[in-house]
Amino acid sequence: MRRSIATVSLSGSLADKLTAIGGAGFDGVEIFENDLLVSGLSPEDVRRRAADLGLAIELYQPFRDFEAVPPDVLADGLRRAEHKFAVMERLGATRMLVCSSVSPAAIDDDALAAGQLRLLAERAAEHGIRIAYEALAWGRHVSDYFHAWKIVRMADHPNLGLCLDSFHILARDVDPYAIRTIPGDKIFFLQLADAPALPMDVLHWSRHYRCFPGQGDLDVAGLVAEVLRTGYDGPLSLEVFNDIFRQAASMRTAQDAMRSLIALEEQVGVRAGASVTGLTSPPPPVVPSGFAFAELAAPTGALGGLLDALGFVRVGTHAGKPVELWQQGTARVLVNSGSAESPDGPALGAIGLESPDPAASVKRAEALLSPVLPRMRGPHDAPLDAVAAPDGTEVFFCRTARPDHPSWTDDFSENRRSADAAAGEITHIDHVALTQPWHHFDEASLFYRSVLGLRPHESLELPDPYGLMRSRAVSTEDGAVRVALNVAYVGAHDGSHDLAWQHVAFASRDIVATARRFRASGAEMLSIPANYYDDLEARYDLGAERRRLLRELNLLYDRDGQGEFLHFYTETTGRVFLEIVQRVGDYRGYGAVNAPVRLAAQHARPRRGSG
Ligand SMILES: O=C(O)c1ccc(O)c(O)c1
Ligand SMILES: [Mg+2]
Repeated sequence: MRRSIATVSLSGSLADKLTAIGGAGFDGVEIFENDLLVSGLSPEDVRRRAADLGLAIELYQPFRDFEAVPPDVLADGLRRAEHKFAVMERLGATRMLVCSSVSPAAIDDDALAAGQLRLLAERAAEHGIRIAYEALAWGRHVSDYFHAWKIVRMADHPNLGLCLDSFHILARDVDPYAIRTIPGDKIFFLQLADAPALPMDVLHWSRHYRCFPGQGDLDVAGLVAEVLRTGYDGPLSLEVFNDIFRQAASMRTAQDAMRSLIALEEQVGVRAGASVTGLTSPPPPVVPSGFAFAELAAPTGALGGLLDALGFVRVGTHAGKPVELWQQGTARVLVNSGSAESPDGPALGAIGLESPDPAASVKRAEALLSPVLPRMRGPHDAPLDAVAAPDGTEVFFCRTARPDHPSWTDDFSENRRSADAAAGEITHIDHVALTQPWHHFDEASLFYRSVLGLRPHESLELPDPYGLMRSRAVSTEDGAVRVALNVAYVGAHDGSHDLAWQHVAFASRDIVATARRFRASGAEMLSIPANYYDDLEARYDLGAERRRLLRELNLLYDRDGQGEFLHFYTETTGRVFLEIVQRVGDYRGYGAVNAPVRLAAQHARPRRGSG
């Protein structure tokens, strides 16, 4: 399929946008009129640049408020159209988008709309231009594709067809099923956007919150499958209005857009089956089966006390690098004192995921445009297959201590028998939480969904003392790999309240024992205010003894239909803190209800290790 994107989706000048779009490997572009109007480039310049970048100008848009008007208003519409046709001829564009009218002057009369659109199509035909009529979800009289199709059919002109836009259809919950009744050659253009489920006015939702397919909650793949079954052979074109994308670096957004289209085509292939050909099919996702390790960049000794207090054992030292391996159960922590130290102190630099096939995991990531990391290793080291996540976190694909594959652990000389690491209550890494830069949150969620095949959970908004935090978890179906993505809302903090923290959560089979051991060794946990425990009494009837224990050990508590969740936090060192959790029964969450208490307690404490 040809791939295209609207210039409105990216930040910067028209020249910047074209460069980014060409650089990301798109075949075509929709020129948004406003981008041209404010540009110093003439239409001829734009035409030349696009050609140099290998981009076809697929569409010129939008032309507004044309149809179903009184005769004097119609005359003005036709005059405006002639002017646009002239610009399009200079651009070398042959398709113009007309959106359904939002004007109070428009009359609710389909025959009138059809007659006037026919007139417009006749004029367009004289310039070799075709008109793609799009129902805006908030159009005054025409707001769904089937109504637009009725009018296009009535108008019956070869230069008039439809533009379908996934947002306008799916945001209003209009069933895309009936698309199959439209002949493919009457669908002149297909625009694609996803959006997070947000209960708000559809115009506001569309203009500010659209995102790339796979980043939101709409079934864009199902809609595209319907459209391709009609025989539609035009481009798949992304049209995303998003306040954040319009501020982020255009090159990166264009790459993210391309990743979204590759993942989308794959999904459409699955949905449409053999009836549709010409779709990309990247190597299938290799779903990870657990965490192999978390790597913390920290000076030697900075974290030893903390890990020791939790019952971790230093089991090995890397043969060629200043890296210590700490272990308890199958929870492994690498403490790397060799990586360039971050100015903020200790930080989570990498995660290792257990993969059934590390080389295949990398191939998948590469096909979805993730940067593969160079293998900086000695001649005898185990292979390191790793890619960079959007926030720079390195993601390693491992097979730990399996007979069929060299293990990264072989690079560590043994300090202590790893059997010693089985003595404590901690069994494995439960999840990692990664705070994302605000302008890369959607990109990150698409990365974890598409590259690693993780399933997204619902988006949450959590109150922080200085604003709201958005949080979304992604996980494997069985919960063996869980990643919580957090982001501070734009403007939520002024730099002195740095929220760019990461944390690693370990699962304990007996959190009370872990907490007692931690305390006994003189380490300090995050202190939770008494008010929390008073309120907990109101929420749950836990019994006096249990309440006393929670209070004494600074344990937080949550419960869902499937089970219970107990957790506590260490103090923050640099950019990281640790969490200990115990899941009782089949509890699926992350204790999000307790996040406000945790965030407030963290803000109230000075942090160690960051000056
Ligand atoms: O928000 C708008 O006005 C608008 C314009 C053109 C489109 O294709 C669209 O989907 C929305
Ligand atoms: Mg549109």
